[in-house]
Amino acid sequence: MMLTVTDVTVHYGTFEAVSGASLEIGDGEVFALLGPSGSGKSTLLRGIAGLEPLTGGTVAWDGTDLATTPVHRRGFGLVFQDGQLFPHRDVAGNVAFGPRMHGASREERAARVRELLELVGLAGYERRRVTELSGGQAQRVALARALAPRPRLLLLDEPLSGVDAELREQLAVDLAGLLRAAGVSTLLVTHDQEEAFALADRVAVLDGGRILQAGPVREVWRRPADDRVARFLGVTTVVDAHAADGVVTSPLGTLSMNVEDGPVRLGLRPGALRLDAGGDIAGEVVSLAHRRDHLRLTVRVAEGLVVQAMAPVLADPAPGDPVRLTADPDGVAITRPS
Ligand SMILES: Nc1ncnc2c1ncn2[C@@H]1O[C@H](COP(=O)(O)OP(=O)(O)OP(=O)(O)O)[C@@H](O)[C@H]1O
Repeated sequence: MMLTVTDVTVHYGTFEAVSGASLEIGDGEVFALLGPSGSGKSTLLRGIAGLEPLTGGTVAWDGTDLATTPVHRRGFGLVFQDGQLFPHRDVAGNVAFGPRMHGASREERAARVRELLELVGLAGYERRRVTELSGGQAQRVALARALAPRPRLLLLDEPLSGVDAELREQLAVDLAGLLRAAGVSTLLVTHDQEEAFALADRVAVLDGGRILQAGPVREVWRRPADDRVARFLGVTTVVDAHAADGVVTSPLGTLSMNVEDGPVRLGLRPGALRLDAGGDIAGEVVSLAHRRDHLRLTVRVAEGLVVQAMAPVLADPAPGDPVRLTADPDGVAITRPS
């Protein structure tokens, strides 16, 4: 079972909000659309759902074009930012809504509600009024409600953005487990790279209505297609380097990385370099900034190159101090010079 989106374009009047987007979502796969605000993520999701007319391209399920299939007949489950629960129904009434529309019996509905509330960690909440739920609980109920009619595809538009920052990280982990447990194919829209990488198997990075790169999350994380994608994925410094026989040489010394020979660019994320007395990169502290649980150092290394590095708060180096750094290959992305 597969969703195939081919060359989809969506206009608002004369403005092209999505341009020629193509993607596929396979059975049980979680696919994230990641991009900055206004990049067209929600518009593409709405086009796939049938909520926004396409001005070009096709959305097909198992090879059948859905152009004439209205939203409610596509068999897709939708969850938006604010959950949009029915305020006058209790939790069970909300979750049972889809199965009721599909003609499920009272017993079937009760069993499905119990099963789903268990899945989302809200067993026993059947009779709770939805107005008495926390933001995180309300989102779980919205998810249970969307899953109840057994959708063939789940469409989630920024499902965690209405939730407090402290809760988000935990909810993302819960949601990842829950989507795997439900085994449902999912398209997720988010502007938060960590959320996309925590939840998805594959990701497409959008900007200006276009998909800049799509692929397995680790691949996109390690090998951004260009500097624009790299910067959107948290890269702050780009360093020219050269690869030969699995060793990348740059002003930061040598790193063992599995990459084809030739000129490459190293994209450094804030965690890529850290203070380490035994490290093989020598430099001098330019300035430092205190963060909640670490120090962010600005360090001048070889050939005048200035980089960011992390240090423990207790290290407390001063500007002008000589320091040594170690590079963590996990924090380093590789791109080809364009
Ligand atoms: N109903 C509309 N009428 C006109 N323009 C719209 C409409 N909805 C969105 N747009 C415009 O289309 C572009 C894409 O919007 P969209 O909501 O898809 O972006 P997004 O990536 O989901 O952003 P966000 O993360 O802020 O929701 C934006 O420039 C937006 O201003």
